[in-house]
Amino acid sequence: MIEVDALTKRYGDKLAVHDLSFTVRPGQVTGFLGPNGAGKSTTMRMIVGLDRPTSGRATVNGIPYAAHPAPLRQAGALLEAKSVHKGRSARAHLVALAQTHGLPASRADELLDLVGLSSVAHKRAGTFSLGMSQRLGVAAALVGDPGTILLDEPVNGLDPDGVLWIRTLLKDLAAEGCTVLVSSHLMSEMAVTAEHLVIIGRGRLLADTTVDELIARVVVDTVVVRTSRTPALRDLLTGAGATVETDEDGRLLVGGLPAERIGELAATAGLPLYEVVPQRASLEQAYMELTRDTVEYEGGRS
Ligand SMILES: Nc1ncnc2c1ncn2[C@@H]1O[C@H](COP(=O)(O)OP(=O)(O)OP(=O)(O)O)[C@@H](O)[C@H]1O
Repeated sequence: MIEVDALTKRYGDKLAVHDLSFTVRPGQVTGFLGPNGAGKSTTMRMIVGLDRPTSGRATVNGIPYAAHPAPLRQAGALLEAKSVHKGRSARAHLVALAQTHGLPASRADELLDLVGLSSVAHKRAGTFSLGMSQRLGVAAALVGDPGTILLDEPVNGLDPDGVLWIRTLLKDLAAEGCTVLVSSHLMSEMAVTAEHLVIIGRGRLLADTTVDELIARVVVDTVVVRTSRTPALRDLLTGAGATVETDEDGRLLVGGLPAERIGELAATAGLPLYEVVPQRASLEQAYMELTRDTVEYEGGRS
């Protein structure tokens, strides 16, 4: 479990994270979303003690990460895939990490197998592609078999197979009861990976919600209706106070009346309905709407 409580980080004049509070619970993947520069990496660094908060605090399983006697057993993090010692082999890197926690070298081999790097175990990490480095970073995060993992933009640089692999791994870890916090600036990726979402913009909390709740929050009040009696239905619904437009296929786009009311009115008037479909905003639209005023950099949404 990760608890972030009134966390604030200032770099000179720049308020990177402002009074941020949220809890990341075990058993599900929590997506940490926000436009570029929103403060995701800064928050994650503070959670694992790599950056000191200006105020507020972050804890892992109740106490600050660095205060745990064996922190890698509590939480593992992939924050910067290329931060590995370039001259070391993948295996040597993992063995060294394992040894800091009294774990045998065989742990490194297990992890290389898990992340699909066994065949390049003895290659120098400096020669790895970004995708391979991401896999090595995931292995490093899992060294201590921690109950909590944090991954900062783990799909960056991964090919489609790698993206699917990461997604499956995160879901499996969550299903085993792990607390999983994964950052991304892409809602489309989080929509298929995460159940819970913490969304920030300019260092501030914008939403702490489930994927389903976020969609429900931004339901667009339009219903698509198809009938054989288009003019009659249009008049009926307009008379009931709805706004009605017709699309190129002759379907009515009805605003201001719920689908149930449209059905009742049509039934009372004896008008047949072939289609009554409430239009919902996509998760991507919901996210864009939520973060619209907080996008810091031009083109920063990618
Ligand atoms: N060491 C630092 N010194 C000064 N400013 C910093 C430092 N680290 C981050 N910032 C600033 O703090 C803000 C938040 O940055 P951060 O990297 O946490 O955002 P992010 O949400 O992870 O963005 P991205 O998706 O681009 O990685 C940005 O405006 C950034 O420029």
